[in-house]
Amino acid sequence: MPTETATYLLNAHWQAAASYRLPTAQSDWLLETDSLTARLKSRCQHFRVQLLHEQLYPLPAQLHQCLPASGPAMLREVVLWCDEVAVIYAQSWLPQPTLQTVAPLAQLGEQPLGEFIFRHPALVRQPLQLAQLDSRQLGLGDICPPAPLWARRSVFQLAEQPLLVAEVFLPGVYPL
Ligand SMILES: C=C(O[C@@H]1C=C(C(=O)O)C=C[C@H]1O)C(=O)O
Repeated sequence: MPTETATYLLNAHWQAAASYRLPTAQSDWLLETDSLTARLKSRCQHFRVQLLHEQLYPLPAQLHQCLPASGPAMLREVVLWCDEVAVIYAQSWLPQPTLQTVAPLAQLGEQPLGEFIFRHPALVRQPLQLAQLDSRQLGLGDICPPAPLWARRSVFQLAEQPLLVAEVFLPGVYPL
């Protein structure tokens, strides 16, 4: 069973980014199409990835439409920190065929996923979806004060192998 945080994101009301009219402060970050890792690194002195969880699960039914893969998938959950401020909670789902075809994805550890995938020559990103979340249901109380949060997700394809990346933008990211 995926973590409480993962389940909450899976069940969020995801909608195409175009259906939202966002304040500039949020849209400037949520609609960033280049690597978030690269952008964060350019905005702080010390960037790090905290690996929370990496485990194989049966692909959740909520993802069968956006990840046309059957069988197990690796759930990867991380927090991205800038100068010791938690700025992003990210949750990625990597189907087993993707891990087998793009082997480095299975050994990332605390290396940023974005540093690898944005270097891949055959990277395709599908359109962004957004969702509004309640931080009290996210289960990250120790790093995120009670606040309404925005999240985004998109499917990447590396050499036609899909993976889903979801990112929750914590309050600490917007001043960067
Ligand atoms: C997709 C990217 O990778 C970032 C790093 C992640 C990780 O290490 O698991 C997950 C999502 C992103 O916030 C990116 O940099 O845009």
